Amino acid sequence: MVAIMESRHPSLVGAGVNSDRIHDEGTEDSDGDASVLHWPQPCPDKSAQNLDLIIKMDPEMDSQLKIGFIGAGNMAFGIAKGILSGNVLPVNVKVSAPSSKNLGRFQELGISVTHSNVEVVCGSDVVFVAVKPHLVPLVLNEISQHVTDRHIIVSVAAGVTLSTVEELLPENSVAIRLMPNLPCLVQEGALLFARGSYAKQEDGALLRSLLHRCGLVEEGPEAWIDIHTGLSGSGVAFVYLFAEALAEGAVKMGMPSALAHSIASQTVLGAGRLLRDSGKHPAQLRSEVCTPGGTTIYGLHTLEQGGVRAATMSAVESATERARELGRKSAGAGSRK
Ligand SMILES: NC(=O)C1=CN([C@@H]2O[C@H](COP(=O)(O)OP(=O)(O)OC[C@H]3O[C@@H](n4cnc5c(N)ncnc54)[C@H](O)[C@@H]3O)[C@@H](O)[C@H]2O)C=CC1
Ligand SMILES: O=C(O)[C@@H]1CCC=N1
Repeated sequence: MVAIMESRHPSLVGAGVNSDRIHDEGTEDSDGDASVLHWPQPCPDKSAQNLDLIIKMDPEMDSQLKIGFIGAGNMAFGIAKGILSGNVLPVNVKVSAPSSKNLGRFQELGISVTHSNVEVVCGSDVVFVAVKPHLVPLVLNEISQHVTDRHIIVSVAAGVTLSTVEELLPENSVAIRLMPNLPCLVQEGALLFARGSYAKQEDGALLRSLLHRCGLVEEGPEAWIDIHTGLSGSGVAFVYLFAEALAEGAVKMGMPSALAHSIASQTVLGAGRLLRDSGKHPAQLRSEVCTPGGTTIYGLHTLEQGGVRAATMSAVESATERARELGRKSAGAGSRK
């Protein structure tokens, strides 16, 4: 992989893509064609980058904002899709990854792509760091000298704390920690962010404005971000497991699989929308489904005997703890003091 990249595009090496970075390709493979990529550009003079305080304070001006993504994985794609359904123009978005495999789908949205993380930073006002948590220190070290007061750096990495991010960026950098989830792809995400020490309220407002088409966007204290990771970042996978099990129950009882899965997904969607739109407590809605002596209470009894409630609570707890553990690991990896 490294050899292919180096021989085809020697200028990428040392300009943002190097052998250290390529060791984790995420969901990408090594066969991508990099010939369509934008080449790394020199970083403009930092003094010339001081132009967008006004933009940061005016959410109506999203269309002028330059947005960058470092990492071209599932989460970056989900956020990018959500952002583009708002006021941001595809020509103002750029994404970087070491190889090309996942970049094609961004290009299909009109987004420009590169192998250079530095190029993304130099051309963006808001930069989403969307690589795996263990790579965040590596990436921040790489881009740090190009981060100016122009930038808002938004990390979406599970567990990685604001103090780790801030420690790896220049003093006074504006950092925000965001935990999104995959349904951003269909503008039904649940996103929680916490502002770093130098991120002002208007920076949060700007992020909110950018992300508002991704779904529900809330701000909270950083201590809630790991919990939100268990509840919602990972929680969507718990719901998928439940949907799968619902369908498999129906298959066991004799329904064709495709129909069972289609009905299971509509059941999850309908239950979710009613829960959200009615504002009712789930226990209230549950009781509205239960006829005394009817089918639902029999099924619920079986679920309770199986410990589904305790297992689900434990799943949120385990995922939260794991996020905290990832945070401790990245703090150790990123420590430069
Ligand atoms: N997938 C999900 O549902 C959610 C993921 N997250 C967080 O989002 C982050 C990304 O996760 P996914 O998108 O699922 O991962 P992914 O594996 O799909 O994508 C990671 C991307 O980073 C790229 N990459 C690897 N090294 C790089 C480097 N040195 N420079 C630039 N790009 C590099 C990979 O090529 C890949 O495109 C993680 O930190 C995760 O904790 C947060 C919430 C939900
Ligand atoms: O599993 C993970 O680590 C990421 C964070 C939340 C969802 N996916």
